[in-house]
Amino acid sequence: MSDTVIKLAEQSYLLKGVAQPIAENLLTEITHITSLSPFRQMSTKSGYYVGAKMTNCGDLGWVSDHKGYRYTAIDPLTNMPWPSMPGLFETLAEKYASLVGFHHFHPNACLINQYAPGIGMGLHQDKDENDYTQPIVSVSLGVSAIFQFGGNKRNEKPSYHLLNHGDIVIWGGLDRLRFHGIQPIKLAHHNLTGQLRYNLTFRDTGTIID
Ligand SMILES: O=C(O)CCC(=O)C(=O)O
Ligand SMILES: [Fe+2]
Repeated sequence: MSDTVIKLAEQSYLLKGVAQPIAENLLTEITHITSLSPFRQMSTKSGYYVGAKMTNCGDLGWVSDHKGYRYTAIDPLTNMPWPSMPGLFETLAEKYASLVGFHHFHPNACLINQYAPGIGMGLHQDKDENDYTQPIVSVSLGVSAIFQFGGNKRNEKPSYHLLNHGDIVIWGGLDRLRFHGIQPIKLAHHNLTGQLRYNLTFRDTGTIID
């Protein structure tokens, strides 16, 4: 495997810069998706706001509100189905999942996060899915961020990794429920996204009846 792949744990990988060649096309797709299902601030059960602005594409979208976290087939903001997942997104996620050994990954959900300066995401597990046999594929675009990658328990000390434009992190199998987070984004400028960072998180939710 080439030196662009950094192993973070037994079944966790950081692929440096691999999405860079198609990054402009990915950002164009995000613009199209958000023309249909705009970025919005989601609230939590406890009444706080989720820091990153979010939207989704694919058959299911991750949402948070006063009822908690879940996946829905309908965007609660538009009352329409989420925009379909662009072929470019699906191909990218499947290609790199397969490269690191996850050969049967077919994401049905893509959460799109938008981070402004000062916004991060606290340490958490991705566990709102009904199937943990499939990996998480996470693509970074725009302004850089520091990714915290912890263990399967919250109190395990995380390691820290710089995520730049075009980097992809993939974790699954034994590592599927590892805690992870994003430190607040520093004020910086990227020529394609200005002060913003975007992240695409691809998941296979398993069967969810919404
Ligand atoms: O923005 C990132 O790189 C991570 C996002 C994430 O962990 C999530 O949306 O669950
Ligand atoms: Fe996550």
